[in-house]
Amino acid sequence: MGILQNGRWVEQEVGAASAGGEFVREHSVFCNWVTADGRPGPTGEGGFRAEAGRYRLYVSLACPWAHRTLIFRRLKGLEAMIPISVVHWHLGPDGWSFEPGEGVIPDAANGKRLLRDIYTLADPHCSGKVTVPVLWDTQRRTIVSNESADIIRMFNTAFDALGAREGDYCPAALREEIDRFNERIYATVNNGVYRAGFAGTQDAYERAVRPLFETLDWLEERLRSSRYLCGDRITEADWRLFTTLLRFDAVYVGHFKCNLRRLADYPALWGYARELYQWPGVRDTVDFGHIKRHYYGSHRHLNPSGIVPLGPVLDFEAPHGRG
Ligand SMILES: N[C@@H](CCC(=O)N[C@@H](CS)C(=O)NCC(=O)O)C(=O)O
Repeated sequence: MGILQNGRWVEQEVGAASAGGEFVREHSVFCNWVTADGRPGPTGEGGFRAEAGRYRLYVSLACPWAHRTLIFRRLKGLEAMIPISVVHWHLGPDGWSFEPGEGVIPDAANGKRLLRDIYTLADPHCSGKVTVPVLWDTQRRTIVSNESADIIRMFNTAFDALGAREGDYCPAALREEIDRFNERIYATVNNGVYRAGFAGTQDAYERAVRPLFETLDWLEERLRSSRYLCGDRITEADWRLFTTLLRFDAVYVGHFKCNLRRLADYPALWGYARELYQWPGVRDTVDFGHIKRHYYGSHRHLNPSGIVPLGPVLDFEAPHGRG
């Protein structure tokens, strides 16, 4: 993989740790919002009104950040309004591509071979990482946003007047509580597994793994007495946690060395993860083939042979026993 510098592609190792052995995630570059009436959102500029068929979502089925956006697209019934492209699972020297492969959906909007071509189409002098997800505006021919946290909030409400499915996963009354969960879960779980996996020193690794499991222990406690994170109503905070839990035993325990405990060792968290997996429509957004082949095959500094383990055997369809 690599990075764009003033529109030029510079190769770089995947997950390269910066000074001190610590993996530091970069900020997203495009930060506009699709809104119901086209007025500006919390960041960026206006002019991105919600319209059926106007936007295209680029995702990787492997990526937990992109996965959130796919789940929200599905929960809100936006499939017909917002078509998708799916990149190949392998993140190689050219970054994400649309090389043919099982489950890959080519770039029908721009006919590009590489995701970075979409970034330079939006901004020929673009600098930064070329990440998924990307929300593309076919009208203005630019990227609205490449920040999953923002994209799911757009999907949550912006298309409601156009016939999106009912459901508010971030109600105003719970916003503060959701944000508090998100903050801790982002730092120690969603990004914590990457900080562990891409750590360049023993110390950086331990500084990621300990808080990760402290948070999982805390969540286990919470979910023993509460159906969802914020009580009896499922919210954005649950869906943001889910995409990391889903990948935990299949990838993060082995490949990223997050192995103090498995998800399967946490009865409440494991039942909760199965419940969310079995939520109407959600299992259709899950592709363990892409997930396992991406991580084990793309991070050759962590797994030089590229061999993808056959296990563990996981049954997300087993009754969850919650409720
Ligand atoms: N802040 C971004 C992060 C997205 C992200 O890091 N995606 C990874 C895949 S899991 C990616 O595309 N990485 C490519 C790269 O680092 O070059 C978001 O949540 O949308």
